[in-house]
Amino acid sequence: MLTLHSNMVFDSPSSDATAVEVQLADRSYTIFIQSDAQAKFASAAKQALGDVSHVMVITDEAVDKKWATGLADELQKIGVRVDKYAVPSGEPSKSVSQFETLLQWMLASGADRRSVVVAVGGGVIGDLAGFAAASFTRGIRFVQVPTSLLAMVDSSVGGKTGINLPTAKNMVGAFWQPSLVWIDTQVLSTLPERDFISGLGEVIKYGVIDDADFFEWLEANWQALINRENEAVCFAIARSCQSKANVVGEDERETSGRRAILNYGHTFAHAIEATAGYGTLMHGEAVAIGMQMAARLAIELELCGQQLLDRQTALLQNCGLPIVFDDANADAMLPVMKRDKKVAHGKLRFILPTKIGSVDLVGDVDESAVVDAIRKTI
Ligand SMILES: NC(=O)c1ccc[n+]([C@@H]2O[C@H](COP(=O)([O-])OP(=O)(O)OC[C@H]3O[C@@H](n4cnc5c(N)ncnc54)[C@H](O)[C@@H]3O)[C@@H](O)[C@H]2O)c1
Ligand SMILES: O=C(O)C(=O)C[C@@H](O)[C@H](O)[C@H](O)COP(=O)(O)O
Ligand SMILES: [Zn+2]
Repeated sequence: MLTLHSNMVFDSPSSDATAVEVQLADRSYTIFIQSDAQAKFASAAKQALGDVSHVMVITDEAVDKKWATGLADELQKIGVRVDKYAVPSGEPSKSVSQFETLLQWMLASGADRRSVVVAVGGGVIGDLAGFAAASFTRGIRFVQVPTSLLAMVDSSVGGKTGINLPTAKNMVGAFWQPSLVWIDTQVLSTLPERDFISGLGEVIKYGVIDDADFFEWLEANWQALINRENEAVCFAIARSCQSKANVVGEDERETSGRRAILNYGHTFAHAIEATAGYGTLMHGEAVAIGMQMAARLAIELELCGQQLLDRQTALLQNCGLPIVFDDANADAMLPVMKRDKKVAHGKLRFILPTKIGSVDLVGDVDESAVVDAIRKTI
């Protein structure tokens, strides 16, 4: 039996859509979650955006053929000029050089301040295209159409956009909120298995950091999720988006520390991604391993007990996520971790669990405990 919490009953434009609001004063927007809704996209976008002169659909090469071309055709039907650009698929496209190429293309396509970027793809496209939208003429509107599970539950929501530097993940970017997030779970039908599982890494993260009931639900329903049963998938997306929307609504720019909870496992994960080479591990896989390292560090610091790690390990494993990384190299990771955006006054800070559903931002952590946590996760 799948039930939404009473605080998760949504207003939605049609009976089969779930809507989650991201409440940010004049930057507020709606996340629509539904299935098989491509034909409704263009009018929903028009309603959310109002006056639009021109749409730039930005996608990657794999998603282009499967879904972006159809969406671009839908947009054309409502009488706007539509251009489309596809970057190579995968994490290496979140680069300075791809960013520049994209901006040059936007200029050449005749974009102006009433142009709108529509990002159709996974987290790589949302981050890259969102940052291009934030930068072009100092900011044009954009819409997120996430097509990977990870992008649906996390990267399309909250306005973090950006690109990587060779040894520093997401080091350059902007907070730039979308005008609309349009989730259609039908597109998951073509998402490769490894990419789907990777998204579950971020889903499990919400259970550990914020939502013990959801964690329990995941413990009972992981099989339905990995079988991609639509009802379970929609529930997990809605619950994840609701958690993220709540946190972002409280601390849009990660200034109070509240938003930093979404970074659970990420200090380790980003260092793994950069040292292993971008694209070697999927982001959600790196997050799974990073959460294992963070839980071990929390145990070492006596913030939580072994049972938390055991439950997290079992759920990650059941979902098919990695729980160790044989090539983790603490000596290579530490200098990268010191460039983490949570570093304050030169000191590393970690999001560490105290119990399922609750985490703290912890500073002044002994480096040897960090190295131990990495070495125990090999
Ligand atoms: N901005 C944020 O808040 C935030 C949050 C989490 C992650 N991220 C970023 O997101 C990125 C990871 O996102 P991702 O896992 O979606 O990676 P991705 O964008 O590279 O997508 C994964 C793969 O799936 C393919 N794909 C996507 N949708 C598909 C579909 N429907 N059918 C077939 N193939 C499809 C892509 O072509 C790609 O090869 C990382 O760069 C990470 O840093 C950002
Ligand atoms: O939205 C956030 O805030 C997050 O931390 C979500 C993370 O899952 C995501 O990977 C984010 O891009 C990491 O942000 P960063 O500031 O550590 O680069
Ligand atoms: Zn992440």
